[in-house]
Amino acid sequence: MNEVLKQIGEIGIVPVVVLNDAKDAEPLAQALCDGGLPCAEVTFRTDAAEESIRIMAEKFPNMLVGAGTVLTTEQVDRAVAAGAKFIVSPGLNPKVVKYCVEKNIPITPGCANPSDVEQALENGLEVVKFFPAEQAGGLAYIKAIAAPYVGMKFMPTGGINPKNVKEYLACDKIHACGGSWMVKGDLVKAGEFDKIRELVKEAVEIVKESRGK
Ligand SMILES: O=C(O)C(=O)C[C@H](O)[C@H](O)COP(=O)(O)O
Repeated sequence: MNEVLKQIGEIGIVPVVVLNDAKDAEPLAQALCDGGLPCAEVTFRTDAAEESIRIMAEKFPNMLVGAGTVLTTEQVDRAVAAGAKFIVSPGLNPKVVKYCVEKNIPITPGCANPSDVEQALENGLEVVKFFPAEQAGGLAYIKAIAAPYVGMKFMPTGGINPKNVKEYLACDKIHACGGSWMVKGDLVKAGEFDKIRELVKEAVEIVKESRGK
């Protein structure tokens, strides 16, 4: 497996970040690293995404900074030029997936049914996002969908929280979980980076408990 994806699996939780102002990128990355999750999926939902990725990648070179909500190959280029080490998308866009595979850029596209998973397999992917996880059927659905695709691992995202994340992480089909609960927009906006760091620490403890470490 690709080294970046391997590291994401070891970290266990990918904070999904929506930043409206790139000035928040540095203190947020600091809080994530200090709390023990040196990783972020910065979503291309806002204009500040590209600059935020650039700042995080420059100031925290050891951090796994990736781009989320990547819907076009042009966004892939912008994200990677800014320093993104991985790409995530809510769905499986064959054009975007092929583009990333050709360029050796780790991509984790969203899959919500067996046909999506088969497209991912055809492109040689070993990890896919499962989105929106809770709303689309949760862990029971992942276990059912994973059964025929023996080597495939899933990164559920959407509706994951400190309560249900344990059960996901304890399942051997789960590579890591994505979630925004520790980096909520209102906390970022209010500059509550200490609170974010504490929520991140709690998340790290949950990963350890779930994996029996
Ligand atoms: O924007 C994207 O590309 C997405 O994939 C959506 C996010 O992953 C989820 O919105 C996070 O879900 P929550 O943890 O429930 O907030």
